[in-house]
Amino acid sequence: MLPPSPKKPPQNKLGLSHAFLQCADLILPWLTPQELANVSLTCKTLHRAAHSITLYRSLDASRSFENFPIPFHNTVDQYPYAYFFYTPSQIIPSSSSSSLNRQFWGPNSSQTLVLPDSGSSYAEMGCTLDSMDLLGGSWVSVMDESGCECERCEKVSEDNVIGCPCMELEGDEGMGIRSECGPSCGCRLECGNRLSQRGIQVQLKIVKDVRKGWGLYAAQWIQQGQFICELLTTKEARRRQQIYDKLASDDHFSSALLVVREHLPSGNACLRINIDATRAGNVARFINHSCDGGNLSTVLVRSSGALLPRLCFFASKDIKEGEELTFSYGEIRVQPKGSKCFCGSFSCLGTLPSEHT
Ligand SMILES: C[S@@+](CC[C@H](N)C(=O)[O-])C[C@H]1O[C@@H](n2cnc3c(N)ncnc32)[C@H](O)[C@@H]1O
Repeated sequence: MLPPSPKKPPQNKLGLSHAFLQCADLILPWLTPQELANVSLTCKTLHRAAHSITLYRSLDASRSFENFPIPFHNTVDQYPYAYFFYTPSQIIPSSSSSSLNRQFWGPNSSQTLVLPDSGSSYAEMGCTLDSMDLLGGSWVSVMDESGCECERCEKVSEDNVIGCPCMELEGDEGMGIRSECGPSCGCRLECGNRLSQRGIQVQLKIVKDVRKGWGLYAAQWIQQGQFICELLTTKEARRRQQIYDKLASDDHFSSALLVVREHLPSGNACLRINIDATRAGNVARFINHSCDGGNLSTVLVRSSGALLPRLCFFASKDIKEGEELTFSYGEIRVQPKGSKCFCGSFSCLGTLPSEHT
């Protein structure tokens, strides 16, 4: 009698396709739109999986990093979302980091993707703040462990906001800088003086316009003074510009680093504000320019214990649901070769401000 043959791994179609989907689960969320498109041409199963990832991405630009999903709406062309490296809060690269790596962009493990037409489903790896660590551990958060020395924040204002003694201290307002409490503040994140550190608190959406490209819109009524989002610092933008200058020799690469200058009341100095829309950022990268100043104001916020100040957007007036969020990129000196402005405001000068205007 022959000895029993060793157990074979399951060879049926169902088992193979399950393993196949598990592999797709792990790999597809890391792919760029172009790579996803290539993969989707290979077979029906991968076509459905890639389509599902594309749908998922168009539903939340923030990759689940923010408090609310920030969906894309595009009726203009065939690109359902903008692909970029999402940073939920300001990060600075350590000296060892020289480039931005891939970022996971798919559903997290608690969500299950239903593959269109197939009826089958699959769950994926989580997209959490740990994604930052997966980039090789070369990114550091701007906040350090020290902070203000408040022990307790128990002052409650008329509108029930928990106050902090720090709010009564004089900030650097004269310098155009607002001071906020830091991580060691006794009233933690609920502190009334940490408005810009709780992430985005208003519902937003990103809508494509045929002439201006993507733009950031209010998806709810926003009260004047509410925090919207934050930008990058000059140091980080300059470092990136150097990388982009090197890459510019490649015909297929174009950067979108925007520098905004804000003149301080003294008239002797100006603040330089940067939006790097090229590869990384948060939703601030979608804010378009308006010659009339728009409905957002920029404020440099210094949090106690933070290494660098952060550039934050606040609503400069009440904003209706569905209104585009805009601000002025800076002073415009009309140049014949300047990019055309399509802000549509009565005071439009026809040209976008730029580093050279
Ligand atoms: C910070 S990005 C804003 C998001 C951009 N629209 C996109 O699709 O990614 C700045 C770029 O948006 C475009 N833009 C912003 N405001 C504009 C305006 N008022 N008119 C025309 N283009 C504008 C310009 O191409 C500019 O370089």
